[in-house]
Amino acid sequence: MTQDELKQAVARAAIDYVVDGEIIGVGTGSTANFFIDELARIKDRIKGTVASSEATAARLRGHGIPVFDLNEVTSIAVYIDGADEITSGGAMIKGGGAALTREKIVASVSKKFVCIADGSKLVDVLGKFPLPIEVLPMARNAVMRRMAALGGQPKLRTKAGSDDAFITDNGGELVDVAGLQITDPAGFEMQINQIVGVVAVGLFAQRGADVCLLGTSEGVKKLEF
Ligand SMILES: O=C[C@H](O)[C@H](O)[C@H](O)COP(=O)(O)O
Repeated sequence: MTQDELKQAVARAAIDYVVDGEIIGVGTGSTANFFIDELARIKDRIKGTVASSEATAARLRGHGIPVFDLNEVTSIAVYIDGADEITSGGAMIKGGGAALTREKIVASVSKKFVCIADGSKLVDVLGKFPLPIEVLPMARNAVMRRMAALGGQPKLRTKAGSDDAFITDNGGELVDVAGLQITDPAGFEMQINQIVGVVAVGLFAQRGADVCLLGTSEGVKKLEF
């Protein structure tokens, strides 16, 4: 099976976690996009969605699925999203698609987090995938120095084909930190959250996944945490 077929399989399996009549939190990225396309088939069963990015909101609306602002919503039944890396304990690196801050906010108010990922995302130790950190632009270099002091190799994310900084949906910039071996994800998440100028770090450990649907050539495997 191709990686896209594995992503499609987990996106389809995630439909079982959609709660009828409720608001569903929807993530960002290629796997989440497959999920949005599956959700479109059963859109009449849900009240609506909260999106974790402008791109996701546009795709949902394109399918005629209602999108609510988080401030209009008091409760989200389930949040469904991909990951760049996930451990067997449910801690994740996210943000390869630049949506980490809104993803973290939506996940934080959701009753359940279902991660959908192809099998290549399962790792023993987080950090091979460079850790994304959203920063306020004026703090970019200060945060990069702090991350270098913590043993990482930070790099400003730039727009494709340009040296200009990539700008997030929130007006922030992204620092991607390579060379880390994150053996204590929750502790490291707290440590980075303390750095002034950091908006959010793409470590999802304090609020990790509750369930991971992992696409493998032997079928969709369910991990519960
Ligand atoms: O910001 C993006 C998200 O955290 C994505 O969930 C993550 O990058 C995985 O994306 P994909 O499903 O495209 O591999």
